[in-house]
Amino acid sequence: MVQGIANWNTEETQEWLQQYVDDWVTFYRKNTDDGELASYIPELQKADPNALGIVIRGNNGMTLRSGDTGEQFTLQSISKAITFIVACMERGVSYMLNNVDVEPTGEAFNSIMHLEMKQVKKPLNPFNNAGAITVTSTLPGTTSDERLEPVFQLLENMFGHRLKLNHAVYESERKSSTRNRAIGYYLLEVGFLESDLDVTLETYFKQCSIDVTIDDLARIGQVLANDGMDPKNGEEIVPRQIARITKVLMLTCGMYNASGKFATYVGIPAKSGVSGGILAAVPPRVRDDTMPFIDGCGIGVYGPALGEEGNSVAGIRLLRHIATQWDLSIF
Ligand SMILES: NC(=O)CC[C@H](N)C(=O)O
Repeated sequence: MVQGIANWNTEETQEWLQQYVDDWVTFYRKNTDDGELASYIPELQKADPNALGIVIRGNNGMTLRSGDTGEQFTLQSISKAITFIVACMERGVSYMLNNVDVEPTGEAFNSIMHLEMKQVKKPLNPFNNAGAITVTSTLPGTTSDERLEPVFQLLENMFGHRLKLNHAVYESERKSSTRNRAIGYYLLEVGFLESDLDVTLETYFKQCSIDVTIDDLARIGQVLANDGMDPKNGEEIVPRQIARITKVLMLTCGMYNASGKFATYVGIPAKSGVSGGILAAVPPRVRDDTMPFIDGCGIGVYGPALGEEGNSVAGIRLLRHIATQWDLSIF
């Protein structure tokens, strides 16, 4: 278990760090005007485009919360990290890596073109839609609810409460799913899917429609930052090897075709979703103990106004600022 640096964890320091984060959230909230809500899933248009919030949950026990922290939003692509973890736990790491590669595509998350143009032997990574739908097809179970049960269970192990499906978003996504169906049919044709296409897609739309808060995301980030262990009691929630591979994928593929830029300017493993959430895992650092959160932390960000690549525009700028100020980069 990681030990906290005692003098970073005082009430005084917390107040002081809180003040900084509050100022930064106020500043970067203006940047929400530079982005737009996702429109291809109509229900996501109901979000407040100017919302911005962050939760930072330190392994030393300190939590900072600022901005719109109470909003519920759906996991969307962040669910791809969770289902990948669950599939690795259920089917084994080597089995999963035989079915899906670990290479960035450099293309949009819902790109279909590389599958045919590059004549790939398996989807390039589990975090674009083609790879994620393939991963979902490996989850054991007959119905979509059976397949999602271990996903809900893992999340419940992390939070101590069960998350719920957002039925309105699920219906909205299901009805507007032409691209994902096209990807699904292609995967079916080339033999990448392990189970029935309709059940696989239904499971995929449901995993994307699980409601979360940024407190939840910060908690997932914290567990991943701590190599899969609960920092409070050292209990294993996700096996270390799976937590590590997931962080690698977050860094190389987690922010879609902006992953290289995010690694360069922020330098933290992160996974975003089109509802505006970002899950980030900051592993413990060994170099400079004058910086906050040196023992690692999980971060959850919400800002539904998206930039061109489908990531929260203000969320990325806020994370970049915090990572620079507090030297959070893993490099
Ligand atoms: N980038 C995302 O968050 C994409 C998830 C969304 N449900 C989709 O499949 O299109």
